[in-house]
Amino acid sequence: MKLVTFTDATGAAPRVGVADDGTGEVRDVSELLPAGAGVLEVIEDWSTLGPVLAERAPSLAARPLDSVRLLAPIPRPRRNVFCVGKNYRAHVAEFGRSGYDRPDRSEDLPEHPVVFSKATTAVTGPFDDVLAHAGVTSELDYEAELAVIIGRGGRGISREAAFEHVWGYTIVDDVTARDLQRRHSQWLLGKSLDTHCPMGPYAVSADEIADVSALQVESSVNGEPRQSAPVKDLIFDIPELVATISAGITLEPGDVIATGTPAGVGIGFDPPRFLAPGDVVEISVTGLGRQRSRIV
Ligand SMILES: NC(=O)N[C@@H](O)C(=O)O
Repeated sequence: MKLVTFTDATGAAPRVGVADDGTGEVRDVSELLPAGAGVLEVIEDWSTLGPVLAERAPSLAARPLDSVRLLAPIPRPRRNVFCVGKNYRAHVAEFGRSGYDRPDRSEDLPEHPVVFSKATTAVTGPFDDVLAHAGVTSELDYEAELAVIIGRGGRGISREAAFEHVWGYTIVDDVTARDLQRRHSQWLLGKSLDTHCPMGPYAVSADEIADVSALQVESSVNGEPRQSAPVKDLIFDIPELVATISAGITLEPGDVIATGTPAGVGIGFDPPRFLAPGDVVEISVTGLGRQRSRIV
């Protein structure tokens, strides 16, 4: 099932929808949910609400997806956004060559997952504008990523049990201010400027994805292809990431784990190709839809 959080032109309170990629339609299912429930509450109570939505949503009125404004499926600031750096071999190499991470230009693979987080205030919708933040950064970059959405929370989750805790998947653009990332050592500031976490369009339940490792993560800038890699190229796979993060941190339903970005980001070019106002970044992951952000 593809869940969305949307609002309409009136700017009314966000609604929960079930989207159909094929027909390009969305059904407002809020009336089937407890009052005030959002996608997060649906995920929290999926064993009850999932079957209700599956049975009753198809009989509700449909409207075109492009007639509504899609917000991030789990709008801010509800849950953690964990991220993983340097998790595709070719990206580790381009990152190392650029010298952004370490002045010695090391291309060594990480021995353990490089986990950081984005401030939840950075989360924005999948078609919202991304702010260039002129005066704060002059080195804006894009990072297409598959993101995992946690369903059942927990601490000390084993690799073997990891997928039992995964509710589903979405897309995250881990937008990065490279100069801040470099200058401040810790990545939080460089990764967390307002609007620098476009998420969605859909929260897709895991039962829709036959083999997550086969999904292809892709990005383009102004129509020019930049990134393309299968999820099976991850250095640390999803079970490893869930086990590592949850070893001492309680994961909660709705927490998002962005799994890392493939090669082809702006700093991978020589000279780097940073984003500028007017640029349009498109990101897709097989089966999870496509997001489109304009830099302003
Ligand atoms: N998310 C992710 O892959 N991050 C990095 O490795 C990076 O900042 O380039």
